[in-house]
Amino acid sequence: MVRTSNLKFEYDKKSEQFRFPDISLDASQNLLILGKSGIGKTTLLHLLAGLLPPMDGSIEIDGVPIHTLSNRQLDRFRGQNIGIVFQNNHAIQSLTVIENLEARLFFAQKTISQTVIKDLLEHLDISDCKNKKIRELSEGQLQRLGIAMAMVHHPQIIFADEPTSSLDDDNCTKVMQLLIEQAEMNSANLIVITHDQRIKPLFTKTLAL
Ligand SMILES: Nc1ncnc2c1ncn2[C@@H]1O[C@H](COP(=O)(O)OP(=O)(O)OP(=O)(O)O)[C@@H](O)[C@H]1O
Repeated sequence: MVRTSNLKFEYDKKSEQFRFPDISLDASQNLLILGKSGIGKTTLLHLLAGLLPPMDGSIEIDGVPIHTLSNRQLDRFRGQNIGIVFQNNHAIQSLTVIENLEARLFFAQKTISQTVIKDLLEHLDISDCKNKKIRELSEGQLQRLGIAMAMVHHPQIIFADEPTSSLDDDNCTKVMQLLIEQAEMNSANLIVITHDQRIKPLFTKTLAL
């Protein structure tokens, strides 16, 4: 469940002030946020994920008003409840795939059984890579690992920042199907920001900035 109200933000006094439309998502609902380059999509995602503090307004995730949390509380909340599929790979290069997932769980202070991790890797078609170092992965495998890292701790809400912009039509469909399926399996909200119009038909709820 995600609710925002009267969200405002500015990077500094000299830069423009962003005012974002209110968002209201019930449990398991997905949202596509569209808008031209520079309009503030990533900024909004960073506010919703608790990576930036709003200047004004409120953000509630599963009943928790995250705009009121201290940095320490926010770190803990984010680690446990939020998953982000980043545009670039955020895995630790010196670790293997499985070690990266275990590190993610350690930071989330969550214990997930080896069987569940195995199922996730199989579902994302990267179980053959589980003992490989990050530099040994192909681009496609890295992308699927990015999805696994965002999902492994069973977050309440999953954000994806331009997950398909550099993909051809086939891979665009595959990646979006994986994201939507995984969000459904976790009963999580999925919020995708993009300027890729190809994925619009996959969402019933959209927000144009
Ligand atoms: N750290 C920052 N400090 C100051 N200004 C910033 C910062 N990050 C982004 N901006 C500015 O805020 C505006 C919105 O940026 P943002 O990245 O949110 O847009 P976007 O819609 O996601 O763009 P794109 O589709 O190109 O990724 C831009 O004008 C950008 O230059």
